[in-house]
Amino acid sequence: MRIGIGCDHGGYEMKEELKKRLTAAGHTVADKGIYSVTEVDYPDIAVETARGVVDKEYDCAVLVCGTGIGMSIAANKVDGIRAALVTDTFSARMAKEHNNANIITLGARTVGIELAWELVNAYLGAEFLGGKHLVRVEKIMGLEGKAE
Ligand SMILES: O=C(CO)[C@H](O)[C@H](O)COP(=O)(O)O
Repeated sequence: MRIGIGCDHGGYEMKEELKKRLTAAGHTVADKGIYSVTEVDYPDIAVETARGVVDKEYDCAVLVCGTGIGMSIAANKVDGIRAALVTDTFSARMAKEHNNANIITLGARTVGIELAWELVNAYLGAEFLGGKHLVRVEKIMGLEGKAE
């Protein structure tokens, strides 16, 4: 798969390790930064990485910050994005099967690298189930651009 990846300083080390593992597993990884442990504002990376999904530069993306929360909140501001913060493998699978999430976000300060790797694989190995879930996802997408 073509996978985008991005992080802030809180997620840098995890992003680097995930990139290594994803590449070794045969995926094509587009690294949207950051490229050192320089302090940055996570919304900048979230939006840049999310745009790559919307523009079909890659199929989906993984974002890593300290908790995964800020990356999720910011990425979900981009029309066309369904970003899910995942901390357990069931939710990681459901994020794809039920919600057709096109980004997962991870917290490098809340989960270890081995769990993070399992979460990524649970998500990547899942398929969107469509049907009634498609109706619901379409309702979510119908909310885009509408305040209140
Ligand atoms: O988790 C995050 C956002 O949800 C960030 O990684 C975190 O807020 C960064 O904090 P600091 O600049 O104090 O290292």
